[in-house]
Amino acid sequence: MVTVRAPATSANLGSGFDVFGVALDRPADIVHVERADRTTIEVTGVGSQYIPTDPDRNVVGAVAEALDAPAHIRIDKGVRPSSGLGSSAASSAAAALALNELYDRGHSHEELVPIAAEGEAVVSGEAHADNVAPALLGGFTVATDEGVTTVDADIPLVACLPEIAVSTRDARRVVPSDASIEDMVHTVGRAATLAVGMCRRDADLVGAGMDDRVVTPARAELITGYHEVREAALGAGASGVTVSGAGPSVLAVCQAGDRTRVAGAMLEAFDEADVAARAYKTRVGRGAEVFER
Ligand SMILES: Nc1ncnc2c1ncn2[C@@H]1O[C@H](COP(=O)(O)OP(=O)(O)O)[C@@H](O)[C@H]1O
Ligand SMILES: N[C@@H](CCOP(=O)(O)O)C(=O)O
Repeated sequence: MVTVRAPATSANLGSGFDVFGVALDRPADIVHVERADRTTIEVTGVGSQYIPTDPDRNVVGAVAEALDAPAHIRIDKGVRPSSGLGSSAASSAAAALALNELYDRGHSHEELVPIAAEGEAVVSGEAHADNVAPALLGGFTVATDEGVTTVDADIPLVACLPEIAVSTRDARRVVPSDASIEDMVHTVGRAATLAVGMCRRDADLVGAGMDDRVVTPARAELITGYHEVREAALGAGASGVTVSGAGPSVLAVCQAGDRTRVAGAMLEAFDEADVAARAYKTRVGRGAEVFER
């Protein structure tokens, strides 16, 4: 048996739609795999009642197929599905690494990124790699059709998860199909600022670089209380706030010492909007790891 832990991730970071992502140091999924003649799946943990065990509908089934590695796959969910925290990607990345070990396929973590992305296609219709790349490689990742670039960033974060579900597939439908040249220039400038901030480990630059005028405004409308939560986090000292992935989680960047205050302000603002929520005080963390073989 092989056991792997793969972390939650936050994709887009506002200005980097379908390109930027970060691994979070918590929460995480744990996946156990054992060789079998055909793939079977068992799911326990947070939100497991909403996750199919049919290999054609669970992301790990597509990963097992891509690696030609049939197995009994047991997923212990720590990342709630439809959270905007890369729940499906955590399972896909963990399964890819675990099955690679189990069958001695010899792929590097980088080579496993497009394989794990096959899982994302099952749930969102597209094999976008911006969650599976950081889930496998850790740090801040830039995923393009040329491959993945990583930065070993260390940035404090708060991820606030409201008790509402937004499916990635639905949230991709509201993405505008075009943008003005002004909005494009603005977004490119912010994305570049964010990338420099990650390289310098500068939370203020990263926060300033998250501002996006194209995708985030459309998605914010799917999240009850988003604008109030954003204002509350900024008022409590966050340097930037955006929708995490496709939502509904809201991600704030701040200094390490401000995380408790920022998390409290975000929870209070969701509460005032009559939305129950939980907050993860976290930071950019490591990628998937084998911890039992
Ligand atoms: N192993 C899995 N882990 C999480 N969700 C899964 C898994 N396999 C299939 N799904 C389905 O994927 C959807 C959640 O994925 P997605 O909308 O991308 O959420 P998230 O933003 O948390 O990644 C749900 O419909 C869930 O049933
Ligand atoms: N780039 C994707 C990221 C989806 O992230 P998730 O955590 O919501 O699955 C998108 O924005 O659609």
